[in-house]
Amino acid sequence: MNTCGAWSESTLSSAATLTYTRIAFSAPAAQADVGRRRVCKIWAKVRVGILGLPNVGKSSLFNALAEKSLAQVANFPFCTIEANVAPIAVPDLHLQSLGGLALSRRAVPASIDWADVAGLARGASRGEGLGNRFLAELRECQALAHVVRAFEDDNVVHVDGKVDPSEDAAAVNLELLLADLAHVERRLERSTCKGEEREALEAVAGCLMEGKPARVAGLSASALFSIKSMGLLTLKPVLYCFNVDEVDFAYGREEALTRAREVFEALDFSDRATDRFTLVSCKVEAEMSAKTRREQLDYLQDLQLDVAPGESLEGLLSHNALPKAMLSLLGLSIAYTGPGVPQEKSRTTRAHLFPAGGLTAEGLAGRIHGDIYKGFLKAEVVPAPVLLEHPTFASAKDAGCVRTEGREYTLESGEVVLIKWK
Ligand SMILES: Nc1ncnc2c1ncn2[C@@H]1O[C@H](COP(=O)(O)OP(=O)(O)OP(=O)(O)O)[C@@H](O)[C@H]1O
Ligand SMILES: [Mg+2]
Repeated sequence: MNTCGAWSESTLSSAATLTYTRIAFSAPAAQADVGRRRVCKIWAKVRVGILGLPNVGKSSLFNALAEKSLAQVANFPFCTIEANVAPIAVPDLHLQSLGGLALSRRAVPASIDWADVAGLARGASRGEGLGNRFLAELRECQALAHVVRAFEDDNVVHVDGKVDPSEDAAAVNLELLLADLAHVERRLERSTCKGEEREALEAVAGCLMEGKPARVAGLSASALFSIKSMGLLTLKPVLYCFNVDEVDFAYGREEALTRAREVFEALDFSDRATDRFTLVSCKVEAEMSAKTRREQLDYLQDLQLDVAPGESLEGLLSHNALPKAMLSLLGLSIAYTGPGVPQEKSRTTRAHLFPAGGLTAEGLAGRIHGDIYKGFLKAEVVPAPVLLEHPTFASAKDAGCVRTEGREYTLESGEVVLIKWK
């Protein structure tokens, strides 16, 4: 019997392909399809697109997420033309402690890819600005972070010469809606579009023509799957990031949040039920980036940030707050592998992202390696906070805190999993 909870990065990606192939070809047709869907769904890398009007702070936000200057920031519209993409770690309460308990050499956090694209001008669907060709970048994303300018600064150019968060956000939403409508109509004209796909697209077209995003059409899981490859933009949940100045981000926070909520709740071409909003201040984050750690803490202190109970100054910064907000928006959870695996077999503790209620023990095995998926015997499962009350995985097991589960066990958020296989 082997035990496995972690694998190296290169093995991991090839393992996913391996599992995909095996499921697709070894099972009967109907089962193969279900298996393929499941593996695609759980394996797909999570990607978020940052969009908004030109010159509103998209690249500044991208740099704040990366905590370094990866994208060019400048005070003129259409500074960004080619997309910037970077993986950003999801902040994790337990990972470092679990790595310490397992004596791992590496503790690898879960990550989300963020893509900063060119600004979307009003009338982009008619070819204004850079047009909307670059929207293809966003079609591959699972969610959107929509940056809305909510700061006043006469020195920073606004494409319309005035700051109006409500109008700005609605203008971008309208462009997304028009881009989807054109995409759907083109597809419906084709004779190859039939059955469930046609029905789903007709429902979406009806929705779009009423000025509503496709995500309110209430499509079933299989209808959504039939149009998945189109990457419709208005199907993606949106996190509105109101980019405010230092005052609104810090001691004027309560009022700024109230204003943001009002805009969010009255927003055109949006869906309040699936979407969320938050405050960011790219100005604060840009100030921080030029400082030493000590100076950063002093600066945050000077801002007299109005933090709610349970919040911390640092927790409000984009690299902490936004990945967490995305997890909640997309309904993603984290599970861990590594602890319990003999050190000579694995030296990595790893966090894995998965859709809440959407990953089985065998699914996790498949992510690690095809052989582990095939030879799966059982999974030993323990919640991370419970495991961390013990000095080792073995002692947690001796204390009766580790459960044994089978292939079909559905993982819960924060669980540490040790897979036994032959
Ligand atoms: N909260 C803020 N307060 C004041 N200035 C800001 C704020 N956020 C961003 N800026 C400034 O706005 C300008 C545009 O920023 P940035 O280049 O990040 O925008 P962008 O949306 O990526 O633009 P583009 O669409 O041209 O790529 C920069 O000068 C930046 O310093
Ligand atoms: Mg930019």
